[in-house]
Amino acid sequence: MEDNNMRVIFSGGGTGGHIYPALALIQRLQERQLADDILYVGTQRGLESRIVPQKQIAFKAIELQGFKRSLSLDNVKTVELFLKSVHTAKKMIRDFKPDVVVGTGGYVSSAVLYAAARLHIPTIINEQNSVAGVTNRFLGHFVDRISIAFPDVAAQFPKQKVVLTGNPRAQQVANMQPSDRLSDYHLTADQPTLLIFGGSRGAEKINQAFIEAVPALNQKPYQVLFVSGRVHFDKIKAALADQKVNANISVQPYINDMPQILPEVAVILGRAGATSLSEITALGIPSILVPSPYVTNDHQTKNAKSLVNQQAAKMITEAELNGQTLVKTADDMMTDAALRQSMAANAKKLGVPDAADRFIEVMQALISD
Ligand SMILES: CC(=O)N[C@H]1[C@@H](OP(=O)(O)OP(=O)(O)OC[C@H]2O[C@@H](n3ccc(=O)[nH]c3=O)[C@H](O)[C@@H]2O)O[C@H](CO)[C@@H](O)[C@@H]1O
Repeated sequence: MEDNNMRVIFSGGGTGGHIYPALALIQRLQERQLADDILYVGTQRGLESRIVPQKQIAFKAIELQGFKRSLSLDNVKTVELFLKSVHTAKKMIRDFKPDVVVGTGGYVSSAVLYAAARLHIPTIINEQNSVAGVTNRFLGHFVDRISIAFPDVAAQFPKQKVVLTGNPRAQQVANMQPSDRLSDYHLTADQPTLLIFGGSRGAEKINQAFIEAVPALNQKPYQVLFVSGRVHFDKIKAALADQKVNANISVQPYINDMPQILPEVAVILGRAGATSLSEITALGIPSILVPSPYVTNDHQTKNAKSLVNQQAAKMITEAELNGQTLVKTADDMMTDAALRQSMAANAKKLGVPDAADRFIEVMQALISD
């Protein structure tokens, strides 16, 4: 019998949006018994060094410094470090002997995928966003296939390499059933829940607005699960120390089991990172999006508009966000079940619940080419 099992190196990181799509693919490969051996290559500094080993996945770190927007002589040090990490990555690849190498974005994947391409190993990258990231734009020249989630982004890559798969994380969350996990966060299943989080690292402006909103949120007929981001947690705790926080509000640094929590959530208020949006659309969750203005080419605003234009989400700019606007927008949605239902249905129409299988098909086709 033909051996279909793949040896795969994954690389991606910095932030959760680049890590969870890879973890979703690994889980799906394992469920379908298609994985022989898996290695994840990231950096020590990125969130991946904590999240990946927690999932019992082999993890190796390399040193690398982020690319600047354009390479110039000022960046000689960056180029030197890049070449050094390509050298390290090549050694890892020769040792591991992967059938295919997959990149999910973030600067660490630039060295690993570039090294794999130079060694003539099949390569695929996943671009989660509606505007291509710096790393993926660079890698687009070298890799074999480019998997995308937003059709618009195709124009930024060599046309013949592009395949529309969606974001693999969508499939992982689409298959989740409600499981009453809110009790782990001291909340009940009896009231609708508003989840507030600023992407995988937290967002200061959202945290600030939440602090201002606490006195009003205390009085609401709904619950709030607020996630600050790990680095902001102590500051939030200090800011809340002499404020009353009622039992309908739960304050957390990070949610490790987001796929289990999301089916329990009525509305999300958060950033418009691409992986979060793939989760929102996979499950059909109404959302209030506050795009980060600090990302390449304002791509989160473009991400958000793809939902807003379909009446699947509302958008507040970071400049408009404060305690009052947070409460007002949350109330509008949390107290109107019919509105939530129609936004949920519109969001779900945009979801790609088989994205991981679509991606795996691209991997298999490439290997057997
Ligand atoms: C500042 C920055 O560069 N942001 C980018 C980064 O964001 P970021 O990593 O914040 O991206 P996303 O919103 O796309 O993904 C966050 C992921 O972390 C998970 N999560 C979050 C909080 C938590 O407590 N627990 C948890 O598991 C979410 O469920 C989601 O899976 O990558 C995205 C995907 O390329 C980009 O669109 C964003 O613009």
